[in-house]
Amino acid sequence: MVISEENRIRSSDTFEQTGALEVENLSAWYGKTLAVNNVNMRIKTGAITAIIGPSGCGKSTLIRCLNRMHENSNNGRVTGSVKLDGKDIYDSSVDPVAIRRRIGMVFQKPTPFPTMSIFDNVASGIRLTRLWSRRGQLAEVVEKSLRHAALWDEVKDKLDQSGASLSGGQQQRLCIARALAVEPEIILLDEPCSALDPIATLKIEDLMKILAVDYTIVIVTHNMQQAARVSDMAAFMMIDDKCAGTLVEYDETSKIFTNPRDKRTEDYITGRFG
Ligand SMILES: Nc1ncnc2c1ncn2[C@@H]1O[C@H](COP(=O)(O)OP(=O)(O)OP(=O)(O)O)[C@@H](O)[C@H]1O
Repeated sequence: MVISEENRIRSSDTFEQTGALEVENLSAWYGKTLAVNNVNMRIKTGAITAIIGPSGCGKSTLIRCLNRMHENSNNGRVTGSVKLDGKDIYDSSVDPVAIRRRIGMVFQKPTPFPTMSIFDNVASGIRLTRLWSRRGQLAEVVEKSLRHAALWDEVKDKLDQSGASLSGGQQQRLCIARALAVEPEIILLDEPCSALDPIATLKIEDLMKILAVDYTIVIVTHNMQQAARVSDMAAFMMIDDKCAGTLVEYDETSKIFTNPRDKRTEDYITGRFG
């Protein structure tokens, strides 16, 4: 683990810590547009779960519902529940900021804070919590997070340089280090490799497998080979006649790719549509 249990940053809620997510009857809208339609799935602790499907089928919206990011979208609305270790993250007593600390997110385009140094990019989330005051302790967490994101060796001699000075792949690993620094239990990755070249992509995929030892990971990807290479579980979504956001099939990745139950999954996997 990156940080010792004593230093673990906790919300005021008394969640058990296992990192399983139970998605029940989840629907999400942008104004009147239904983007996720009554999804039910159980995201397993310690697994890498891939969400796949054609463009516009609701993958990003679904993943953004898993840590209450969707409600920040323009006219974003959610019904149903997402239970983290048995407690609904949409319960009115739950602080969304605390949830986003426990369920971190990395976006499609690397988003380092451009005016901040590499060090400060990683330290930013920890500073916000105000739980870290001693610089030595902070430096230790920054180093551990960068090591865990497989970036330390490449940046250890230039921690005071801007995060924007790094390559795209390094910036994405910096964003992963920033997410890890506040010690989440679950990491959501929304097409983290779509802006990266194949070598940087493979590095992120290797990193995901390492991180899966300690974290539950959910990844949205357009790349079927990537889903097949990295994930344990796969969820196939599509747009049906009425609306986007239908979860067609959710199963072990090997099953989805070799013996899907639903003809629509098979058609998509074999490239017959989408
Ligand atoms: N900010 C928004 N305002 C209104 N509608 C939106 C917004 N973002 C997405 N949508 C709509 O919601 C639906 C689902 O979009 P979403 O981005 O979740 O799909 P996706 O599967 O992630 O697509 P892609 O693979 O192209 O990124 C689409 O119909 C899309 O047009």
